[in-house]
This record gives sequence, C-alpha cells and structure tokens, in this order.
Amino acid sequence: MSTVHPIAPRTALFLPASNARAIEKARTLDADMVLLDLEDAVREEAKDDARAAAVSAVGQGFGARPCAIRVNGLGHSAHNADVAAIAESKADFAILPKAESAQSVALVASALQKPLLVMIETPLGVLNAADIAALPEVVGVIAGTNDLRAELHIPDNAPRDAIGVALQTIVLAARAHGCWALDGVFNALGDAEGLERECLAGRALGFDGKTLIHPNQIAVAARAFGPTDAEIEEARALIEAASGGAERFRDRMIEAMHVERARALLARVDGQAVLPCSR
Ligand SMILES: CC(C)(COP(=O)(O)OP(=O)(O)OC[C@H]1O[C@@H](n2cnc3c(N)ncnc32)[C@H](O)[C@@H]1OP(=O)(O)O)[C@@H](O)C(=O)NCCC(=O)NCCSC(=O)C[C@H](O)C(=O)O
Ligand SMILES: [Mg+2]
Repeated sequence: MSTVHPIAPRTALFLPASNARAIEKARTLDADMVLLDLEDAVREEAKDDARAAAVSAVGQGFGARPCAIRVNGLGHSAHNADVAAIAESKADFAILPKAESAQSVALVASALQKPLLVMIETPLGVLNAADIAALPEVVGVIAGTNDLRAELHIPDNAPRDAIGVALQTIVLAARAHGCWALDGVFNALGDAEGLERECLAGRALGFDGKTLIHPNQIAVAARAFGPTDAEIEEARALIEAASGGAERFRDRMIEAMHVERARALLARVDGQAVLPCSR
C-alpha cells in the first residue's frame, strides 16, 4: 500500500452505522473524516443491518471527506463478516478496535486490504503499540480512552493524567512509524469548555486530531487543533525572518528545524500533506 494519504484529520466523527439519520446528517457536517461504527455503538441484534448500511453509506460517499468503517473486534461473531464486507466496500479506511499484537493485526490487515486505523485501548495494546504501528498497512493510531480506563480500572472521573503514559505511548508509536495519532472521544456532550481543554491537552501531547461523537464537538475540536491565526502569522514571519542557522526571532532562538516546522504548519493550512502517512 503506497498511497500518500491526505493530512491527518483534526476532527474524525464517529457515528453508529445503524443510525440512518446520523449518516445523512454526517453528509452535511464539517468533520474532516467520518467513522462509521459497527462495534460498541451498535446493538448485537442490529449488527447485520448496520454492516449493510455502512457498506451502502460508503458507496454513496461523504462528499470530499474520507470515510472509515470500524469492524467488530477479533473474537466477535460478526468480525469475519465485517472484514469481508469492508474489503469489498468503498470505505477509504478500516478501523480495528482493541488491537493487541502486531501478529493478529497483520492477519486482519491482509484480509481487509484497506489502509488501517488501529485503536489502542487495552493494556496489551499499549505495550505493543510500536510494533502494531510499524505494520505497513497501519496508517493511524487512535486512543480508545473509554476502554483504556475500564481495562486499567481507572474511575471515569479520575483526571486524564491517569492514562497519560498510555496516551504518550500511543503518540510515540505513531510518530516513530509515520502514522496519524488521533485522541480518544470526549463523552460529556454538553461540556464545550471541557472538550476544548481536552483537545488542547491532546494537541500538546502531540495528537494530530480528535475522534468525536457529536456534531456539536466538531467546531471546538477543529479550532483547538488549529493552526490558529496567531500560529499562522508567526509561521509566516518566522520563515520570512530566518536565514539558516541559529538566530534570534521574537526573543527566542530558532534554527533550521523551526523553519521546517513553520513550513509544515503552513502546508497544513494549504491542505498539503505535511504529516502524510506515506504507506
Ligand atoms: C451520543 C449520542 C447517542 C447522542 O444522541 P442524541 O441525544 O440523539 O443526539 P442529539 O439529539 O443531540 O443529535 C442532534 C442531531 O445530530 C445528529 N447526531 C447526533 N450524533 C451524531 C453523530 N455522531 N454523527 C452524525 N450526526 C449525529 C442527530 O441525528 C440529530 O440530527 P437531526 O435529528 O437531524 O437534527 C449520539 O450523538 C451518538 O450516537 N454518537 C456517536 C456514538 C458512537 O459512534 N460511538 C462509538 C464511538 S465512541 C468510541 O469509539 C469509544 C472508544 O472505543 C473508547 O473505548 O473510548
Ligand atoms: Mg473502545
């Protein structure tokens, strides 16, 4: 798989593939990417219908937005049927939840024949994240923060620091292997300020964007993952001012690497592939 994928999404909206209204709504929304779920958001008795709906939805497409389908995990009775259907579908990406070992992910990847986003959301998955991200089919790594908290016995109301090592490990794995790093979902639907704080914290950790669960989260996350107008202005000024080696710029030291970062930031604004997953 040698396609260069578009820049990492800042906003990747999950919706249950069983929810026809949400599918229609997603076509009108401004998310960078649409993620149709067959796993936890879909009731057991609705799995077959949801799979058919997901295949049909990606067949119609989501305009210019890339779309992915999340399969049921290894060991679930719907897993094989999901994989077979998605392999034949027009989905741009597949998502594998609860990825735990490079060996098992490699088997699924070869059956899917799609660029793969893996969810790291178990202790074993975190410990093996780098090996999983190293697989050539893997183009992105997503933190599954609800499952992680549950598996680690961390109360829902404990601060995010409690999963800090896991989040950083996920970013490290993604960066080490040139993959996208997407942060986990924010469950509190009415808490825009909390969402913004969590997005900014995720960006500060190195995540490219955030997975979302509701339309009203899109604008907040897009803004937080930026770049902001101030960042754009500074990047332009820095490139203009820089002459090559170590020098002073607005009272701080910059070198060639800062110029490269500024160029990357501006290329992201222009929609060019800056953080491409070139697999
Ligand atoms: C969380 C929800 C169940 C809330 O649903 P509801 O209360 O019905 O939402 P609203 O009435 O506020 O909806 C307003 C309109 O917006 C549409 N809508 C809602 N959510 C979405 C969506 N995600 N995508 C597109 N459109 C959406 C409604 O249809 C309404 O439209 P209209 O009537 O036309 O105005 C619900 O938001 C939801 O199901 N969210 C997604 C849940 C999901 O996909 N979960 C799986 C991913 S989470 C995950 O991965 C966790 C991870 O594994 C981990 O371990 O952490
Ligand atoms: Mg999960």
